[in-house]
Amino acid sequence: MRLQKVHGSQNSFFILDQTLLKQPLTEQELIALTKKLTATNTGILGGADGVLCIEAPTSKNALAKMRVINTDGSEASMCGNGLRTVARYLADKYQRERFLVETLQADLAVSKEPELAPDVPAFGVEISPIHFEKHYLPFDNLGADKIIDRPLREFDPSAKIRFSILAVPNPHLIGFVPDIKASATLLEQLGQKLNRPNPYFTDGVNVNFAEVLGPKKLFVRTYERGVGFTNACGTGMSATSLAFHLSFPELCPLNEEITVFNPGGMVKTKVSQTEGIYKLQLIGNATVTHLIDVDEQALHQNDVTSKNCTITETSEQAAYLDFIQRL
Ligand SMILES: N[C@H](CCC[C@H](N)C(=O)O)C(=O)O
Repeated sequence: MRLQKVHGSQNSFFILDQTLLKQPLTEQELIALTKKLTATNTGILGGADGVLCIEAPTSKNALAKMRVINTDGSEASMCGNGLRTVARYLADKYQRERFLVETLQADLAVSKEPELAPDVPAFGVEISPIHFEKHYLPFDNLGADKIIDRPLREFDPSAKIRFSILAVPNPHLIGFVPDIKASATLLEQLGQKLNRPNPYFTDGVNVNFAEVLGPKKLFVRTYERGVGFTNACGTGMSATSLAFHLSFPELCPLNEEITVFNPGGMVKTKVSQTEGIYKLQLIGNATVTHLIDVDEQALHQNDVTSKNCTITETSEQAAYLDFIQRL
C-alpha cells in the first residue's frame, strides 16, 4: 500500500486511497490514524495538517470522492489546497486532465494547469457552493443574518477591521487588516476563542486576516479550525478573494486573476458571477514530496512508523522552494 505526502502552498497532507485497501479503514481507525500520523511528535515526516481520504464516489458524475480529516479528527467539508493534490493524484491514476471530484457538499470541477515552474505541477479547482446566511455557517449573536464588509466590535473593539463571513462551504471569518504582521496576536487570539465553545460560532470557524498589497494582490494568513496556524488555506484564500471583491470592488474586479500570497507560497484565484451566483476558482501547486510504502496491516493497527515503512523523497520540494524564493 502506498501513501503520498503532498502539499498545496505547504498546507501538507497524507493522501490515503481507501480504494486500494483489501479492507477499508473503519471510521474509528481512520480518525485514530489521522490523529497519530499528522501529529508533529508521533507522525512520520513531521506530521501534516490532515489526511485526504479517497473513496469510491457515490455520485455517478465524479471520478472519486475526497474526504478531509483534520489533525484533531474532525472532518472538514472542503479543502482547496488538498483538493488540488487529490486532483493530481487522480489525474495520474486515471490519466485524465479534467473531471469532477465528489466532496461532502458538492461535485467540484478540477483541471490540470500549466506548471508554475519546472517540476512544480499545478491544478485548478472549483470552490463552491458559497453561502453568506448565518444558518449555513453557522454563526449567531452578531446582530445580523449576513456579515459583509463591516466592523465587529465583538472581535475587534477598535472597530478598525472590516469583517465578512462566508461558507465555501466550510466556514470562514475574514478580516482586512492594515498590517498582517502587526495583527498576528489578534488573529491567534480570535482563532483560539472562536474554536472553543463560544456564543458566535458553535461549530468553530477558520479565521483569515488579509492585507491588501495592491490591485488584484493580497496576503492572507489563516488560523484553521481543527488545526491552528497553517502555512496556507485554499478555501480561506478563495473566500478572502470574494470578500476582497465585495469590500474593494475597484481593486478586485470580477473575472480577473488575483494573486494571493501566503506564508507557504502563492496561489491564483478568480471571482466570477453567473446569474447572481458567485463562483470561485483556485489555481496553485500540487506537490508530491514523499511516497510512503507501508503494509495495510500497519494502517489498521495505527502503527505507521519510520521503521515499518519505506519512504522515498521526490525532487519536487526542492523545485517548489526554488519557485517561491523567486516570487
Ligand atoms: N486547509 C484547507 C481547509 C481546511 C478547513 C478545515 N480546517 C475546516 O474547515 O475545518 C484548505 O486548504 O482549504
